[in-house]
Amino acid sequence: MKRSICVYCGSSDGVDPSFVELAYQLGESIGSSNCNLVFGGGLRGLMGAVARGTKAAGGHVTGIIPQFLLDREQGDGDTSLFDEYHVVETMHQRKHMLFDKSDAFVAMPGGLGTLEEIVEIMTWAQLGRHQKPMVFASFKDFWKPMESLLSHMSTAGFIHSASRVEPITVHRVEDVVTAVEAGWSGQAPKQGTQQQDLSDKL
Ligand SMILES: Nc1ncnc2c1ncn2[C@@H]1O[C@H](COP(=O)(O)O)[C@@H](O)[C@H]1O
Repeated sequence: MKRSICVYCGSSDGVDPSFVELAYQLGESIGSSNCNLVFGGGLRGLMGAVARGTKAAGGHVTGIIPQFLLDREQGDGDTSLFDEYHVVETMHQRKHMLFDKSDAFVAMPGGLGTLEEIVEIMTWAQLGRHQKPMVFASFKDFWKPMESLLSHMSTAGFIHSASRVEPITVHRVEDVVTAVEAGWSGQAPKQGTQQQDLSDKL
């Protein structure tokens, strides 16, 4: 059975157009790999670009979006690119479904929503609730401040179970899927393949 990669990324384009292109390329790379894409179902910004890239490369796209965000994040975008599509009630349902349907998490450049989503996944790892690979796609060093912050918190002794919270950072789009697969095969430190349904545990 194919495994699924959840991509968190901006619902906006950002000011640097290369991020939209990189998002599309990441989608292509997922679509042409042996993996499915799971994402937040928005069709604007980098989110839409990842989904279109995955679909263009023949991949399987699952979108999960709360009803109240349909207008804001999909607009009149083409929902026919979804192979699997869920409209849920709340953000919490979306986040849990994204988690349950995914075997790894990738954070591309994005804003507060992206940040919140990947940090929550890291906190769940810290609490031992999953061992799914977590990858920062730090294109153009986008996530460098995050690396510094994590390092600062760790040095200050505030990251407990640090060994569980070791996201993999890559800088090139062609390295993202490879890093995820390395995590699955145990080649990346402290990453594994165990899956858990967290719905009743958090
Ligand atoms: N608090 C949030 N929790 C989870 N997801 C969120 C939250 N706020 C926004 N989001 C979603 O994240 C993506 C990307 O948002 P950006 O702010 O553009 O990075 C988007 O689908 C938001 O609905």
